[in-house]
Amino acid sequence: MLVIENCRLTWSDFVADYSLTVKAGHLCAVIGPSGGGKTTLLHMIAGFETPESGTLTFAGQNLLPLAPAKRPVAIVFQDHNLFPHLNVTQNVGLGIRPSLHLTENEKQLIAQTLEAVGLEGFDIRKPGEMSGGQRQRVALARALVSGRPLILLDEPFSSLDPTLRRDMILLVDEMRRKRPVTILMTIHTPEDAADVADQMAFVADGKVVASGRPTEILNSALAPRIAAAVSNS
Ligand SMILES: Nc1ncnc2c1ncn2[C@@H]1O[C@H](COP(=O)(O)OP(=O)(O)OP(=O)(O)O)[C@@H](O)[C@H]1O
Repeated sequence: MLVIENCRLTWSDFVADYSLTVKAGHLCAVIGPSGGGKTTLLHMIAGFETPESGTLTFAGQNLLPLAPAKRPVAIVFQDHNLFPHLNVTQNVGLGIRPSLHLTENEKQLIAQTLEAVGLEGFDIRKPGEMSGGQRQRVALARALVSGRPLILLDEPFSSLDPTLRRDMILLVDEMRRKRPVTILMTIHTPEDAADVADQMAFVADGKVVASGRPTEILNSALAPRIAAAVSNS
């Protein structure tokens, strides 16, 4: 279980104070207005931002003293952070070993994961030779092979057209049913993930304003604020 309690971050014009609980194995969709603090929340969990106060634990472990690389967390960004000079196998391999000295077992795991995300046969392609959706599959494969149990997806599919975006979210849903991962995924349109997410968190003004089952959140008094956030994004 991921437990965030009163984690506070202050910048000159922005004060965040996050509290959120996500059960192990659950997929939590994070939605809210632009500038409301969704990315900052994910960055704090990943260790790129350090709260001034509060507690942050995953599976009972205090994450706050841990550097990003030591946290049980894999993060996928919108711009997917692939290295253009490395091929697909190497880009995915970075999720296991930054040195890329991969064992036979690790190479096999990479091949299996590429197959699982629909990229069989793409192993020696470079990112520049692939479509946006295929590149996002590579980034997702890298997060999955890392074996880290908490995966953060920061609008990873927002540059894709709605059909492809939906396909990718369904792929995430399929993947998480095969391995025990907890996922937080920022989204801009609730329809993308309302049916696959176990939980939806509405983040605005640096706070988790509400969190619950997607249908509860979407049918709550927050509905107009969610609609406004979607139309302005
Ligand atoms: N390193 C930083 N220093 C100062 N302010 C920051 C920093 N990072 C983010 N902010 C501010 O924090 C607020 C929240 O930003 P954040 O990127 O988390 O919002 P968001 O909900 O992810 O927005 P969007 O949907 O547009 O990506 C914004 O006002 C932003 O300008």
